[in-house]
Amino acid sequence: MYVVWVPGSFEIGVVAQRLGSSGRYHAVLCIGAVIRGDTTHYDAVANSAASGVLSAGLKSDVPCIFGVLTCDNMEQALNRAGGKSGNKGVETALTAVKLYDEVLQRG
Ligand SMILES: Nc1c(NC[C@H](O)[C@H](O)[C@H](O)CO)[nH]c(=O)[nH]c1=O
Ligand SMILES: CC(=O)[C@@H](O)COP(=O)(O)O
Repeated sequence: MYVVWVPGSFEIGVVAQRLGSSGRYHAVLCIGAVIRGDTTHYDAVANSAASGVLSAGLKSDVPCIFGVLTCDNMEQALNRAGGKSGNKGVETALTAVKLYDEVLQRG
């Protein structure tokens, strides 16, 4: 597994598309957390992250899995990052494996 860090969730899509298009990976796991602040900036970042990841998958033809948490506060995010609401990062990895095994490998 190859790990690439980006400055924020807004930048995930462009990097995911680059990685997917490289032909070196079976899937790109897009993991992040967008936490609501005081302004509407949250909505822009969360929506852009989602559409960026979708677009990266469609353009690169490599599964780009949406593992970006969109939360009202840190507590919600921590609960979903291995806390009492599970681990969405692990779910993202399992989704990639499932997609590859059950759909893509069979053509
Ligand atoms: N507020 C959060 C951000 N903000 C940063 C943006 O994603 C982006 O890097 C910046 O606007 C420059 O384009 N990023 C997160 O991942 N999570 C947040 O809660
Ligand atoms: C600029 C950001 O990424 C984010 O922290 C915005 O927070 P706020 O809505 O409180 O300005």
